[in-house]
Amino acid sequence: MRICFILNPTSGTNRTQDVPALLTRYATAAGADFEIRPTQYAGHGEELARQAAAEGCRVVVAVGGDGTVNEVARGLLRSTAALGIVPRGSGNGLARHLRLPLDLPGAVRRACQPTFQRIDAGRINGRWFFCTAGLGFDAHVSKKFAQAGTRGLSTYVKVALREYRSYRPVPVQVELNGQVVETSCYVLAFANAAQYGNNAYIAPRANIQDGLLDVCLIDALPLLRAVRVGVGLALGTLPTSGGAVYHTSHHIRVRTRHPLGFHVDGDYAGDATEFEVQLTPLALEVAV
Ligand SMILES: Nc1ncnc2c1ncn2[C@@H]1O[C@H](COP(=O)(O)OP(=O)(O)OP(=O)(O)O)[C@@H](O)[C@H]1O
Repeated sequence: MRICFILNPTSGTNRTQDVPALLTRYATAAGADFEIRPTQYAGHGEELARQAAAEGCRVVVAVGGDGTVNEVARGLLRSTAALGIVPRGSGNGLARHLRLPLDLPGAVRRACQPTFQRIDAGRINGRWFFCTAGLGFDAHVSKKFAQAGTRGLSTYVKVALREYRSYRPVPVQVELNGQVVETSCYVLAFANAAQYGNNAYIAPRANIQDGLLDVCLIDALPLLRAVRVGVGLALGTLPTSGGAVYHTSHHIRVRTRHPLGFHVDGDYAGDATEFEVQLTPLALEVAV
């Protein structure tokens, strides 16, 4: 079984680690037949993953954060290779959802001696996501975070608190399961996995193999409710907190009058006034 590690050298906060040397050490100890291919630019992971799968690698491992996982996973759709993850981001939502080891030696060992299962994959306006996508405040924060210059959880929290003061919900029309709902959107999240990352559980009941997205709507976020939502995210109790409303569906359309930002697995993906969100059941094989 050949394994290819696709390493994003820019991910992670610990830049002093010699990651290729460590990958080599742990993969050799696990008796793996492997290679390491570093990405050279954003988007390169998808190309490298597609190539590795075409060359017969059985497991293609994303070594990075959720952005790298998204790229590599996209390259593996409709292939015979499974996605492995050696998490090195700040959130690591998919790795956490799949209960993969978060430490480098443990994650490499697991990628080299995996079991296999399939998971669902979502698309928003044609962009694939595997963990979560969404509109509103979380997308707005991803945009500002990308412009912040530094990364990591503390920058994310600082940006979120700063933006909270000025962000206002927008009217949206949401169509799902044959119903049309006119509402406000502070956050509208489409969850394939249960969490955003960092154990922030936006949809704790989400099942990644059930052919459905958990749709979480927060229509407004005044201060007291923000506290309830924050506690609910951390404890996995958001559905019973009174701060959010949930639906499940495999096809959702959203319309707004004014352009609204959206994110794909935590990365800001642009603004739009119409959104089509779809789920493809069991589209991706994962090594867990
Ligand atoms: N060689 C590269 N040079 C510049 N950017 C890259 C390179 N390889 C990948 N990228 C981009 O870097 C972005 C961020 O990577 P990733 O999410 O893996 O790490 P992170 O930002 O440290 O993690 P997190 O998002 O969890 O904080 C990805 O969206 C990816 O497109």
